[in-house]
Amino acid sequence: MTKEQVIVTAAQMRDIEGRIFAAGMPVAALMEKVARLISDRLQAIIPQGQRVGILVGPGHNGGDALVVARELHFRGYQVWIYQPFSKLKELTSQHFQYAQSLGIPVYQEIEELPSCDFLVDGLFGFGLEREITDSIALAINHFNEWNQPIFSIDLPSGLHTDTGAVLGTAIRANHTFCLGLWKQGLLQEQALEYIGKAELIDFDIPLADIHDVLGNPPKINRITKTTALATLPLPRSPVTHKYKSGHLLLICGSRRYAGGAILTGLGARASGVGMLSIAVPESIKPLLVSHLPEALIIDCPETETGAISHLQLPGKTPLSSFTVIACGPGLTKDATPIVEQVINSEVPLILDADALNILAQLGTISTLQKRKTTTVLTPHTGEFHRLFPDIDFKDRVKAVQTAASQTGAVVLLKGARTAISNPQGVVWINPESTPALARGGSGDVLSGLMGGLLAQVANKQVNIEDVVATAAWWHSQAGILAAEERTELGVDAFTLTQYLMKVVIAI
Ligand SMILES: NC(=O)C1=CN([C@@H]2O[C@H](COP(=O)(O)OP(=O)(O)OC[C@H]3O[C@@H](n4cnc5c(N)ncnc54)[C@H](O)[C@@H]3O)[C@@H](O)[C@H]2O)[C@@H](O)CC1
Ligand SMILES: [K+]
Repeated sequence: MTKEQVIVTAAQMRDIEGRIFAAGMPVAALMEKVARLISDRLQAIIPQGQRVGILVGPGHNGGDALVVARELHFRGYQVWIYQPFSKLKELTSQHFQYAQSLGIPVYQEIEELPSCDFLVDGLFGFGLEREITDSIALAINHFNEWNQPIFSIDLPSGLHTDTGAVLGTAIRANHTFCLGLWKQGLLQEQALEYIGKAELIDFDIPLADIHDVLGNPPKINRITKTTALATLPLPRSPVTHKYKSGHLLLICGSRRYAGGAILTGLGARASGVGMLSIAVPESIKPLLVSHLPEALIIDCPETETGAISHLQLPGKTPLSSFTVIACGPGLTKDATPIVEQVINSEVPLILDADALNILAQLGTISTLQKRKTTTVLTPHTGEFHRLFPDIDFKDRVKAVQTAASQTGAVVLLKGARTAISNPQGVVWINPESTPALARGGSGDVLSGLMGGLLAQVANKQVNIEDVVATAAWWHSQAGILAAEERTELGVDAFTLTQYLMKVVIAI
């Protein structure tokens, strides 16, 4: 476990810090250490000599900000302080007094503030529990209207540490220095517009304290490059053969949605899976063959509407000969019997897109409770609502945990911060993505990629949710890389498939 992987609530952070202080670390020494690390980062980002406005709150977030003010003052920046509170915590008050004694200008009214090149926000950290109102709320709105970049200490002031909800109003930061461990609120979609670029400032919290408070491994985790790489099927065994590297069956496509089948196939190709079979309606077989010459394309009889009417595997191949089945992209609802058939099989199964809509019609929970082996569901928000109309969606993490526990499936809820839960409530959150991926077909690519990865590790001792998390990470990293080279407008789903391999090559 790494600290980058850990996600904490305010109460857990307080508990962890409490243990450090109880063990003898002086509070003032820790504040000094943390604020020096922030100052070092600011110095690396902001040109020497610029004008810096420091926003100081009443608690220890304000204390951190005052140490940063002092450091930047001595490092040659032109610093001023905005501190509108009548009562400060003791340590904060001492730093305030010292900053004043150094001649750093202090202001209480926003009308008096001189201009500056950037702002440091130390108004509130994880101690904020109630709505911000009155003059402080007005001040925050005012700073948000300035054009200067804002650097927030720990989290943008005004965000709830656990839910990321805006408490009254909140600073819209360009950059957030999250202190020690990632706060849960920073991984919530509603907070994303306030955080800017987020960075963890590691101040050497002992792992033993983290384990004591969160358990080992912790229940809620952040996907990182390290965690993702740990489940990639690399290096391959020198004596592997194609069937040992997994046999994935994709069931996808229709005359209407032929492209979805191609994209799913290209996602699977990038996974490195040993054998790829793709069952499609017979009329689109030639198209699939031309795009995926390495795959075995299985032509199935089709309905009048061009959906697969029933699975016709060559030579009476049983479904059980496949390591994993991924089913759904482009099927249309007319493929209901096929979805029922794969759900009744004992092969590990990924259900996506139309397969999820069909599952919702069949009755999500009663249908899945019959399954004896792994199922992965990959809904976006709309599909999630159709599958689980009774689950409260306010907290996405809780929603995905509930869905997984009710169905016994691993559930991946797509979004700007994709969340994955296993039935026991172990959660992975994908912390990095790009709006470039908000395009038709990008989910099909994920289904294929995930199927290919699962097929390669299905017989090994791995947790399914770890592999699902790796697929989500790989997919979003490909989107990020493609957007960097081609802008956020340039990442159509086919292009995305071409960037999957580049992510691995770049590692
Ligand atoms: N405990 C420590 O020594 C460390 C704390 N750190 C910093 O300390 C922060 C947490 O410090 P605190 O627990 O003092 O809390 P904060 O500094 O986040 O703020 C709490 C203060 O704000 C007041 N307050 C809360 N809601 C308010 C509202 N709506 N309107 C007006 N005032 C309000 C409270 O009465 C309290 O005085 C962290 O976010 C981090 O920046 C770091 O320096 C690391 C070490
Ligand atoms: K802050």
